[in-house]
Amino acid sequence: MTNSAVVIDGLRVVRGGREVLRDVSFRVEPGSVTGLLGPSGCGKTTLMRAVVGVQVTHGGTVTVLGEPAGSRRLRRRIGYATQAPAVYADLTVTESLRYFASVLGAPSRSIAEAIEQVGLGSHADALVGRLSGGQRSRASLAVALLGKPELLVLDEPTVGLDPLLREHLWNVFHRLAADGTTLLVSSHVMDEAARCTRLLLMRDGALLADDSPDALRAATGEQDLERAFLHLVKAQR
Ligand SMILES: Nc1ncnc2c1ncn2[C@@H]1O[C@H](COP(=O)(O)OP(=O)(O)OP(=O)(O)O)[C@@H](O)[C@H]1O
Repeated sequence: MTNSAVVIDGLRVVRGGREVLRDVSFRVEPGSVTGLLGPSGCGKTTLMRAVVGVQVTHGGTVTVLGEPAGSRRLRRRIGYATQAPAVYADLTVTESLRYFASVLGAPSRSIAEAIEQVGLGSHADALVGRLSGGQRSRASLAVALLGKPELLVLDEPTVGLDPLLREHLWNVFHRLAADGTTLLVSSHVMDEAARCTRLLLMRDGALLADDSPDALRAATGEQDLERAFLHLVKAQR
């Protein structure tokens, strides 16, 4: 069975002379919202970069939508939002999205839709350079949503946002998943873990757990997922 959206087997990555991903293996099922959680520096961004195909790897395999990660054929099938906003300061939100839509070959109707999805409808004609940090990262998230990619890889998309906006974005993520999109979303905020269908808990470059929130609660006897994570860390020691 290889119809998983992402299959990672024995992945190893060395950065700056240090092994930052150590024998990582997991699958991501289509139409799921998989949360990648763990402390700062544990390797979440590196793992996402490997899925998107922009990370040099040193062992193992990464297969995405049935193709080797980084394959040209995957370019339009994956949306990737990094932590650093990727939109131009001297364009408006709509102009930025129009530019990326033409690069990606995404239909122009997807521009307004992506702007609404990230809650920037009232700022569609504002210059990106005059947006707040959170608004700018939402504009960047809108770029990743253009053209309805089959897989969305989102690196801390809700960081710095207020609770209402976070709620809105998580609802958008679940609506996309219900329509068949696969989402891999990183966060280091444990209260977001409960919103995922599946959790990959990472520590020091390795996977500590790969389970649903309920299964993690049952396995650790902890209702609170932050405590469940701590339980797993202590059990590992
Ligand atoms: N460009 C780089 N060169 C060398 N080492 C790097 C580079 N980028 C990251 N690292 C190292 O790789 C490890 C994993 O970093 P990564 O950015 O994947 O962590 P993260 O879990 O995404 O952290 P955060 O939550 O703070 O974004 C860290 O030890 C980091 O110092």
